[in-house]
Amino acid sequence: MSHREANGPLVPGSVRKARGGPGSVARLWLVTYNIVMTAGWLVLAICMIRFGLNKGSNKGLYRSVEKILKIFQTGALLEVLHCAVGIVPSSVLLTAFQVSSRVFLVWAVASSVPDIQNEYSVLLFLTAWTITEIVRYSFYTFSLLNFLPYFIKWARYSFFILLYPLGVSGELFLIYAALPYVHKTGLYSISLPNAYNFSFDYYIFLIIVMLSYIPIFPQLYLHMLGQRRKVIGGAAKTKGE
Ligand SMILES: CCCCCCCCCCCCC/C=C/C(=O)SCCNC(=O)CCNC(=O)[C@H](O)C(C)(C)COP(=O)(O)OP(=O)(O)OC[C@H]1O[C@@H](n2cnc3c(N)ncnc32)[C@H](O)[C@@H]1OP(=O)(O)O
Repeated sequence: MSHREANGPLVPGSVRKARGGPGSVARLWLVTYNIVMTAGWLVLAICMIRFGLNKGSNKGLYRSVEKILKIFQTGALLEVLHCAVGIVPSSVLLTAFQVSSRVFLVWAVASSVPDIQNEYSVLLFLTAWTITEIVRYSFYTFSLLNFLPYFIKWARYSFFILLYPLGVSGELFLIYAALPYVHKTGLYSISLPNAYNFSFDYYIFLIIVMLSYIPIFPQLYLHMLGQRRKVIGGAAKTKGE
């Protein structure tokens, strides 16, 4: 039995078909979506490599890939929708944490605080994200086309062991590096008095976001370890016997 067939229960009223994955319209949409996303992250990888070869430094890297990063990382919000409408069986909550934390990092931290764009942590999370996404979206594409090279499957469920902690470290270092600028400029903060009698401290908010990685990241990592066991580990071998 393939891991796709070994899926959980049907999502009621969804377009997901019993044991066979998504229905044909949803499958067509997902194939298109995953191909576009693979291509986007591949282009980003090529831009990063070319930048490194030409400049030999990470200074200016973020600015040079910012537009394409924003497009394809923001496009990942559709994944939350895919789970919510039931065309993929992933958890809406875990996917929402994963995607929203990265969209937040791109728009509200990296792109909003020019002072930190040349930090090495940018290179760290960009590299981790890019490798992950090329493998992940090509894994989904090949799976949907029922032609999945074993290496892609293995890479999907193995690379994260190292890339997840690396990516998360890069993200946390970057938010930490943004704190002095946010404190100094009052970026996105609202202070009293004002007509709405409402205040918001973005500096404190960033600290709360950093702290929220402590309970949430282990859950994502453990989930991926569980998926690895199911697909290429002990559980998959037992089912195949
Ligand atoms: C203001 C907001 C602040 C919020 C603050 C919150 C704090 C958050 C802390 C955590 C931050 C994390 C930041 C992230 C960093 C990085 O990414 S670093 C780089 C390394 N990253 C990774 O390796 C990512 C690994 N994580 C994931 O892949 C996802 O997040 C996931 C949700 C954990 C994935 O889980 P899941 O979807 O369940 O796994 P899969 O095995 O891939 O899929 C399950 C089934 O669903 C099918 N499917 C999923 N998506 C698609 C798709 N697009 N197309 C087709 N099919 C799809 C998949 O094929 C599986 O189906 P079956 O084979 O039938 O089981």
